[in-house]
Amino acid sequence: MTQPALSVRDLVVHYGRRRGTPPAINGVGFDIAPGETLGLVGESGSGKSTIGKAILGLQAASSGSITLNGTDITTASLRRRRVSAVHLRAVFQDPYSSLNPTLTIGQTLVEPLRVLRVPKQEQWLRARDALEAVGLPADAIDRYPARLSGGQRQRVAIARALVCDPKVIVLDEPVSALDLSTQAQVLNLLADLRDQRQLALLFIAHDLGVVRFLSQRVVVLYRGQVMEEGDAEAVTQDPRHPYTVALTAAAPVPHPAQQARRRAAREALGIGAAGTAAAAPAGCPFANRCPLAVDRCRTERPPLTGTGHASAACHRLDEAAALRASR
Ligand SMILES: Nc1ncnc2c1ncn2[C@@H]1O[C@H](COP(=O)(O)OP(=O)(O)OP(=O)(O)O)[C@@H](O)[C@H]1O
Repeated sequence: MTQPALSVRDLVVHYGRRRGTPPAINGVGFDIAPGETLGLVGESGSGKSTIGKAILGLQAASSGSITLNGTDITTASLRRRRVSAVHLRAVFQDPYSSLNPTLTIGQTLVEPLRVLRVPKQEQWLRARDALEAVGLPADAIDRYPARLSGGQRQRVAIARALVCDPKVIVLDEPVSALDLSTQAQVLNLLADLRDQRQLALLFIAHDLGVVRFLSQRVVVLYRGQVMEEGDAEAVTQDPRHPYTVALTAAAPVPHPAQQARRRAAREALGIGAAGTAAAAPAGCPFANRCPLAVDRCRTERPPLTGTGHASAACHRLDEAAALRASR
């Protein structure tokens, strides 16, 4: 296998050190190859953004390692972080608050290059190239964000990430604030840019349909732990972990009858309360809500086990498979 563009190993992140507070992230690991999208999925509070922030150096890791193109950036000094900033960029959810309203699009795009001390002439050439790469007209360079739609602003945010010629982009819910047709355009753009530039994308989202569209592989997170991981097709179409089964059953769908069924599935499994639950149990964090849980699930953390296509952290995989087959 080629060297991963990004490797995360045994990542643990604590917010605060109060006794008994469970870590927000508890031993998460994954690799992303050049040209690959890894979808990070889980309900609100499962820890998706915290992983993104730890990778970007916006939140300290308590332990574990983060490696970018073979360079350990977990505890890299500020200077090294600056160098890594060339290769590691981010696009966030809200295109309305992520752009400075007092800067033109051109000024927005050259800003990161100015910080990286790229020669001035080259800054503007690269800004124009990035604008073209995201499908915005050349004259957008002199406009202010207020004159752009949400989709256009998100294209600017993507151009701002691209202008540094990164290897890895962390996309934290980049299309959640957009309407459906704009979502599709932005997702297609991201897929094209990934393929053309061999970008490694970490795609954080709660919507499984969106994740499946862009990702080759998926990691399913629950209360800061990986429940299941593997090929996007395998994880989303044929989930093995009871939590993933519940999550896929609970994915929003337009038809009212299906919505009612899925609402019932969400309620039955307590989906939607990941961040509000009491301290994580010693065993599987999903045990208290899992219909298949036995005593062992509450006391012993299950390791990730599986085939080449997908792995799940569950002591009851055989029973989960039997349950699925009986439905
Ligand atoms: N700044 C903070 N201080 C303390 N706890 C935090 C902080 N940010 C997040 N958390 C907690 O960490 C856990 C993971 O939160 P995080 O925002 O990473 O989840 P998420 O999956 O990205 O959720 P969402 O989809 O709602 O953004 C939650 O329990 C949350 O309450």
